Amino acid sequence: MYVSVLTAGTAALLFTVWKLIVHLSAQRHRQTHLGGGQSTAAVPKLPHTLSHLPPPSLSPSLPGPPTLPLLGNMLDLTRDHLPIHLTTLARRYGNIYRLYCGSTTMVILNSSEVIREALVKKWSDFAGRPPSYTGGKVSGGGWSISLGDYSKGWKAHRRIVHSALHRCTADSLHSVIEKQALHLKQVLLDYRERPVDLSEDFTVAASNVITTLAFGKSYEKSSAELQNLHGCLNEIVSLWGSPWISVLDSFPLLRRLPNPPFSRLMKEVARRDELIRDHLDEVKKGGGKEGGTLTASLLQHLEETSEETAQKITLTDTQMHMTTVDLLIGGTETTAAWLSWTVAFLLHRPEVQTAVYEELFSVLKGQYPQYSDRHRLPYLCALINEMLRLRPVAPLAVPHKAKRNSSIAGYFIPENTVVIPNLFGAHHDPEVWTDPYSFRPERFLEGGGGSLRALMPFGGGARLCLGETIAKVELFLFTAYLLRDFQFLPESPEELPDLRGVATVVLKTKPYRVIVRPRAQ
Ligand code: HEM
Repeated sequence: MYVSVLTAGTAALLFTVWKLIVHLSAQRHRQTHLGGGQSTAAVPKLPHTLSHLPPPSLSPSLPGPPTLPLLGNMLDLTRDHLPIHLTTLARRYGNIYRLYCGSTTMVILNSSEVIREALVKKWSDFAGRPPSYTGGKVSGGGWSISLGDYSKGWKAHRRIVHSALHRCTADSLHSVIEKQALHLKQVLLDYRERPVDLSEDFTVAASNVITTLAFGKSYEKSSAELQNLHGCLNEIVSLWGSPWISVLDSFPLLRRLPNPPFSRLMKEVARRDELIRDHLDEVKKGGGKEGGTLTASLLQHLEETSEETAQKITLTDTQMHMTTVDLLIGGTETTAAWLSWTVAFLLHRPEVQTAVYEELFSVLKGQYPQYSDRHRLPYLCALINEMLRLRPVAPLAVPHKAKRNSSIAGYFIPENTVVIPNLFGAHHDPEVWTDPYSFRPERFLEGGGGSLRALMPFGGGARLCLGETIAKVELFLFTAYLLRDFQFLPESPEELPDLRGVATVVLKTKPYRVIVRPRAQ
């Protein structure tokens, strides 16, 4: 009896809460679809945190899914494989729609046309990064290139690093990657056709390219120093993406409560900073005189004169430190994940491996390619483009922020709105790509209908990936070397890799094993 009264009471309470949620969310939904002049008077008076209504300045007709009180569209943002979910919403709400999260309004862009309008055509309106409590904690107070907001100081920082990267890669990039590709070949030969998970080997190869460029060092997979560095960088990326931590950005009151994952994140950030400080101190001890590395190059050109004010801007120690973090995080997991995706798709379509191998062999007569050979290797380039389209490894880029009132596709976008370029969605837009979910490298061959203009895996405009050039040479040389020397086979015909993957900040494959068979040369 007691139980049934309790159950009935609980059911009544749940029903009332549910009614309230449905009522409010229907009202909210109606409001966002009303014409201008929407009145907040129609909304019941709720405490501020409960009533977070769309800012009245946002175009009222910007479409979007219904919202829940307090949560807004938070549940949409916690969905498994967010890029696929946002792309599904685009089919219903169009190529530009809005989501609410706490007091933040987000505008999601899902086609290359609207992404290009925001990031390239109106780059100065949308070059900002949203301030975030946790982002500040992992970026030394917002001093990294990737998370720093757009300002004169940020612009000078990016330009100084861009020039230093250009100087230090101009002569050596090809040979640095070539060395790692040959080292990777030896590692794969040593497996002697045992089924293996290659993800760690790809991470080591990509990481060694960056550490060689940044401070002139490369590591074996078993090196404690490398394990230490990657252990903490991976932990930071995965902890930072966890809902226990991102909730702190939207709900400041929660920052006062104990939060063990956040404490762990802070410990990993401290460990990362100590490791990087050691490396930078080593290069500094030599005064950066030995040259060749990014750090040495930066030490020699720490300043630039602002175009706008003619004032000298000097890079601080924190900015230099965060540059190394930017390159390590931006340049390791991305390239490694892309290589894992490529092998996974090739296991599904072995005839593509054969076609690339035959092209390499007939054009280069057994030689290894140079990056300058790419124009003679159209099928290899088509494979690379198709993989960048199907699995853009930074599927939602990095959030942008409107620096001033502006517009996209005719919708008014107020200052401070968060703008998410859904690159995954743009690359699966059925208006642009025939059969967008199929793996068809041929679409990028002449007359195949693939559009290089609609391909935006590196973003665009002022925030274009800083490592785009390095990444393009890496993807080309690593893929060419791997497919020239090896055939990739599934562990068994029934065990082909999953092609959906796991989406965090980086879109990764689920673990899978592969047999690597050397080609008879
Ligand atoms: C397959 C490889 C890669 C892909 C697909 C990729 C993609 C991207 C994307 C989409 C962004 C965000 C652009 C935006 O905010 O609109 C980005 C930013 C960035 N990437 Fe990459 N990236 C790759 C490799 C690299 C490499 C090798 C490095 C370093 C050597 C790097 C360093 C960075 C940095 C520092 C940023 C921040 C730029 C800024 O905020 O101004 N990335 N990347």
